[in-house]
Amino acid sequence: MSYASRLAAAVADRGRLCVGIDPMPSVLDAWRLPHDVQGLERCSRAIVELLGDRIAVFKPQSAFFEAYGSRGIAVLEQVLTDIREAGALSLLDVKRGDIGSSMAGYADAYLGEDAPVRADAITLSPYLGVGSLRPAIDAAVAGGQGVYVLARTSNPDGAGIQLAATDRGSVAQLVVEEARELNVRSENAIGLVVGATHAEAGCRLDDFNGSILVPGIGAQGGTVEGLTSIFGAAIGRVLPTASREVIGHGPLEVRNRAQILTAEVHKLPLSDPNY
Ligand SMILES: O=C(O)c1cc(=O)[nH]c(=O)n1[C@@H]1O[C@H](COP(=O)(O)O)[C@@H](O)[C@H]1O
Repeated sequence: MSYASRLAAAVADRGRLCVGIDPMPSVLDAWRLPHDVQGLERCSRAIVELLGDRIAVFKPQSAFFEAYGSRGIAVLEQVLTDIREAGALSLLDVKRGDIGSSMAGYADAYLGEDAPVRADAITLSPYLGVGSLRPAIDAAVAGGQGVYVLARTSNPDGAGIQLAATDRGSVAQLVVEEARELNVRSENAIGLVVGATHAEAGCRLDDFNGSILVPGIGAQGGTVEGLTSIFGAAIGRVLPTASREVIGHGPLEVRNRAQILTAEVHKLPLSDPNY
């Protein structure tokens, strides 16, 4: 089954919210856990335990696992297994991007059938050219997995590059166009990342044909309510994601915060039934 179909089924069943697993030091503090591998493991596995039956997509942030070396990666492997066993989808936030041969290596690492750190989808950076991501896109299509390509990121520093003008529109717009064209032959396995923190998306998304991951809600100032005006006709394709807003207030708050956000997302005019 294609990633687009798997995502559609998951959100139809559980709602359209992606919860980020970012076990950073401030989150471990809120959970009263030590800044070590045991703290990392208890926090990240508990998030899946608390929400695994009700959230469609979990997005572990690789950085916070890599920080602990091979033992941190072992925890990430376990968390990805937990997510799979809970019946949810995993979107590993690794933001990779390299020349073709190295990209093929990353594709094997995160999307390969026998990869220990295998995820249902990964985030990719397109600044070596959207075409350079091809090995990961091909691997994703073959495995029923997806990729999310950075188009207009949520951070203020992104504007300088992403909104730079070219003769075909902004750089972000070029990423959108190339992803859309590649999607036609790729079962819509290619998604985009567009932040919730700007007054406008910074690129036209009306005829984009994949999923749109939307970070920046909560801790970075974006709101679910604000998505309608940012995304316009593309609202049916958004997959809002939040991490600290859900997991940053300790374990007792996790279910409650996730429920509030899920209910808010449910109120969006989600016309497109595909995502
Ligand atoms: O690819 C991402 O997920 C991402 C893209 C982006 O433009 N902005 C952004 O914040 N993210 C990630 O989304 C998460 C945001 O976490 P919170 O701000 O706590 O919800 C972090 O893991 C970021 O790395």
